[in-house]
Amino acid sequence: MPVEEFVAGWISGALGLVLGHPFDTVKLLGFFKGMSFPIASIALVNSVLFGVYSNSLLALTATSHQERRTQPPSYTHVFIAGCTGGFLQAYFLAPFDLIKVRLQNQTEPRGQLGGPPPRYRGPMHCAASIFQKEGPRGLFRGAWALTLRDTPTLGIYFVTYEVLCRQYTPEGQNPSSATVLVAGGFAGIASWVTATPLDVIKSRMQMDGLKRRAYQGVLDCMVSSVRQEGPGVFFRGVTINSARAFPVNAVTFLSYEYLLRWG
Ligand SMILES: C[N+](C)(C)CCCC[C@H](N)C(=O)O
Repeated sequence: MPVEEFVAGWISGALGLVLGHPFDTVKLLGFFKGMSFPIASIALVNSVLFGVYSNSLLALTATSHQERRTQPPSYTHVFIAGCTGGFLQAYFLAPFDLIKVRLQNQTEPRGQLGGPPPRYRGPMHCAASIFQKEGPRGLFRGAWALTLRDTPTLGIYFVTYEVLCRQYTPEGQNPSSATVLVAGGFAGIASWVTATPLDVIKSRMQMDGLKRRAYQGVLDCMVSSVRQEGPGVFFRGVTINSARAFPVNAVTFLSYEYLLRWG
């Protein structure tokens, strides 16, 4: 199995993340809170995404990354491979994403004199205490919503990227850096806009049960969120998600493409 896609995915995901982290945290408080942990985790998750995507395309079309410029795969194949990558990366992402959401939502000032100690002292402590209080399955809270969020939207991600690249690249040539940046940026936006409704639900599922259990499952969470807050709830954060998505994914795709061309 070709492994360079996994390696390129690993590095490019980390680079994209450094750029996106301030956007990711500005929704909440504390700008650079917990930067090292997401870098390590997104590198792993992005490597699974790009590695599985590329190897699925290889299985579907019998072409390697290099051959795909001269024999471009159909968009259906791109979509299926993207969904497969999205589905598998969701399981790697789930515990990391849960810890991120729990830590970012913890806005009490750290270690204030006289104040109550924070529930989680950092990513490791957060993981250990979820494991202790909620069991190993607790680390996968919200994983189902995350899978539903990521499977189709990562199909959309790679299709958008391919459509835009092909639009602006003469046949048989590699896309220019500018094209890769723009196509990657819009792929990120398209994917995040369509993922936002389930992103809202996913985060609620991940925070559920800390005080008391509010939702029975994904559907119940959707229904009661809409009832209480109206359909606008599904677009909460869509602007900040898109603003973050453009630079993160422009850099992710640019570094991915270049690492593979040099490799
Ligand atoms: C599918 N969904 C839109 C949720 C994620 C897209 C992942 C792409 C990139 N790692 C990023 O964080 O933007």
